[in-house]
Amino acid sequence: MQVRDVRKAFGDFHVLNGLNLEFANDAITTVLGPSGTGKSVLIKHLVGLLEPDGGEVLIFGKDIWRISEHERYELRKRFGVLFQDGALFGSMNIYDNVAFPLRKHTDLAETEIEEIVMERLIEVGLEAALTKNPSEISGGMRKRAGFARALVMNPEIVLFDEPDSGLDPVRTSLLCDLILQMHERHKGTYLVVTHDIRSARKVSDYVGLIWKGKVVHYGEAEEAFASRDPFVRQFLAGDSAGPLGMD
Ligand SMILES: Nc1ncnc2c1ncn2[C@@H]1O[C@H](COP(=O)(O)OP(=O)(O)OP(=O)(O)O)[C@@H](O)[C@H]1O
Repeated sequence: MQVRDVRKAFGDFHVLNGLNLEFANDAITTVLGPSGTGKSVLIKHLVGLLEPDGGEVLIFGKDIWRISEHERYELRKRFGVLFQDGALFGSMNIYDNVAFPLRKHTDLAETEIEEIVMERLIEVGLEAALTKNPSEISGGMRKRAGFARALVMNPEIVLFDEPDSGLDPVRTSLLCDLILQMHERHKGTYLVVTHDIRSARKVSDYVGLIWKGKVVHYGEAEEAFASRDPFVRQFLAGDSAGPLGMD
């Protein structure tokens, strides 16, 4: 998975300004960046929800805007995405939410679907909540349900849009543990977009820093967290003093 010189503007407002990033296969990459810097816009490009004004989005080596809509649709099935609030269907219980992609995209029998769904729900610790509706469970549980649903098709790529938003530090830490466990068990290329430096420290193999629509640093997490570069240091230490300002 790679973005090459991707540019995107909304009207006169340039959000991505030649963004380059090649994600390491079978590793967890965290993308950090200030608010409004284009992290969610990047995710939307990777899943093919937004078309870049320039540059290429390569998934499994293919530019997703040089293939047919049908091929793009097929490609999306190999992605799992965990949106901020879990993006569950409010009218379906947790079991049906997790079963949804299998019912929609496969010909599996209900007994086979049940086996997979229950395995995923047990993995995320929600087997006791399967008959509940999303509104009846906590935000952390909704994220775990979203995670179970994101993994139900055995995706090769999993994208997390601020998985820690709205969670307290303990639940954030537990969710990070879960991300690590699931990655260990199922492998795959994971991208985690977050503001939370502690989460990044915990889960990342690689770290990318985005500022003003460009990648200003990319490398192994250990090296990034030990970096002497003033920008990287300010960013990863969350300091107010340094080259990064409010503008
Ligand atoms: N569809 C759109 N139309 C117009 N502007 C948009 C659209 N999508 C995003 N933007 C703008 O692009 C900028 C980047 O948005 P994005 O949501 O990617 O930021 P972010 O880095 O994810 O921020 P945060 O960390 O606060 O979620 C924002 O200023 C946003 O208002």
